[in-house]
Amino acid sequence: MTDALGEAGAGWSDRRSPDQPLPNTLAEVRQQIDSLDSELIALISKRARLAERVAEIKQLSNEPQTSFYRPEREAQVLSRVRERNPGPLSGDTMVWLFREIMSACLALEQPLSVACLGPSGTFSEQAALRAFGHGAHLVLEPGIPEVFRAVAAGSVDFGVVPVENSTEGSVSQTLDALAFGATGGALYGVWVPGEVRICGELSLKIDQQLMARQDARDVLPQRIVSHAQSLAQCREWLDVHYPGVERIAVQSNSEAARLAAESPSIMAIGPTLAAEQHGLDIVAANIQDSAFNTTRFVVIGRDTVPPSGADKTSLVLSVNNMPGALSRLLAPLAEAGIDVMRIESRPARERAWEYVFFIDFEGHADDERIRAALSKMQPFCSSLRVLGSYPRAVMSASSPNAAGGSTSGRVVS
Ligand SMILES: O=C(O)C(=O)C[C@]1(C(=O)O)C=C[C@@H](O)C=C1
Repeated sequence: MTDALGEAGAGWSDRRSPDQPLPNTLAEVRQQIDSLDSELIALISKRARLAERVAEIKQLSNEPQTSFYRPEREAQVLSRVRERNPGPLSGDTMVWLFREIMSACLALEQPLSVACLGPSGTFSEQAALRAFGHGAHLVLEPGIPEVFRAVAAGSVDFGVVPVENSTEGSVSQTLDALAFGATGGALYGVWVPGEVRICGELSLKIDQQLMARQDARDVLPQRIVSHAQSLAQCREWLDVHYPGVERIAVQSNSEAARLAAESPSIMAIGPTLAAEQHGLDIVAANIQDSAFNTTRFVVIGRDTVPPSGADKTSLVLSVNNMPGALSRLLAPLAEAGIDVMRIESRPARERAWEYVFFIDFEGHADDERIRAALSKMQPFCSSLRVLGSYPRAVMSASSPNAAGGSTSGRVVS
């Protein structure tokens, strides 16, 4: 044990050089796997003890530290894992394994609670598990405004909300919550008490499955139910394969699966996980109109995140009502060579035909060149708020799924 703790890693290349012949018999291979597993167990335990030590040091430190979760450090660890991965496992798989190891280590330091759109079986739940791993405790909320409320009120540590989809565009409830709800106020009938910040992002490849009860095969479908976004992402496919069948938008994909489980005349659209959870068959797999259908989620919290070295900053602003204001506003970013990744507008709500703009660009708000650009932008804005600076996504959209595989459901046709 002491040997493995002290030496594993150090003597690795001597003991198992790539030239060393691989064992020939199954028994020999399994013996080597057993011995490696013992080393891995010892190493992971050693890492977990170090994470416990990190917690002790953080507790003793005088720095204001409200959370043990450090997104900037996690991004650095995961980027390094991807860079150093020699194969044959893919970079995505290796990153996912380390995501879970870090999640378990963090749970030893401080178990996190994370809110997302429920009930269980939504893409948001998958995104939350991918962002935080299975060490986090998920709190499943009935809607996006409720996720913001839970974070702002401090009843959970973080939230994960969808912000845009590659087929259907922005998720307006999230943008409105970031722009208006975050400063305190009523949002879609839900009181959001204070400010939240963006502290992370991730993308999830969205594969939509058409699902129904096993006995639905002999029944003519009367309704297809799903979340409005999912119905929209499958619009063309449904027009071709189920023209004339009524489509009904419901609160979530898991609610849709629950309804389909109640009646053979109802089909639902949603993730494989929802089919598995409700005992439904997958009637047609991956029916989304775009093969690249991807949703970007943001992690919301209450604290700012220090620079990780590969960051992104999100702003929300309204432009002074003067000719050419928007292009003059963007000029300081272009002049400083700052890559603008996204500009999105939403109606300002207070007055007709006035807008707020969401701007994402590379870099951290603590960087000197970003500070300088922001102060040059300020005079063209009637309001400007940094929603957050946070590490750019390390995991790719189609990396292994944290909650259920995308193809593990029972496909019947
Ligand atoms: O480095 C830290 O601050 C840690 O708490 C350790 C660790 C890790 O397991 O690597 C765990 C949780 C944090 O979110 C980041 C990293």
